[in-house]
Amino acid sequence: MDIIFLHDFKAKTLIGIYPWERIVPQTIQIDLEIAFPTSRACQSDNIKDALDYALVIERINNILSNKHFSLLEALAEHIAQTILQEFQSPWVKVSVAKLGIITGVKKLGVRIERRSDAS
Ligand SMILES: Nc1nc2c(c(=O)[nH]1)N=C([C@H](O)[C@@H](O)CO)CN2
Repeated sequence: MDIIFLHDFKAKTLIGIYPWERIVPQTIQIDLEIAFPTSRACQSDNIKDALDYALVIERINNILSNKHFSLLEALAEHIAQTILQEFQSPWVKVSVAKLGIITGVKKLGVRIERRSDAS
């Protein structure tokens, strides 16, 4: 099993449980590990055989622009399920963090791992 990873992806979105968090976009940091079952791309050198990480980033940006979650947990779950279903990955690890949201804490967040039902 090969892994596509994406670390320290920062983007703005509306997220949070407080009323102000429904109005003011916040920067979140996303880290992903996405399993990819075939290593065909390693031999073929063809993007058609790879999981195109540019498409993953485009899809996540689309989610962040169009959805508003209260909890980091719910955003992480939505990203995980999107990747499992739309990119045919059997396993994904998703971390989502807020930066400097609580005094004295540089970064806090959630990390989840999910498997597809098919795997
Ligand atoms: N487990 C969680 N706890 C909290 C969350 C969250 O998403 N998951 N969110 C908040 C607020 O929105 C926070 O960002 C501001 O203090 C609080 N706790």
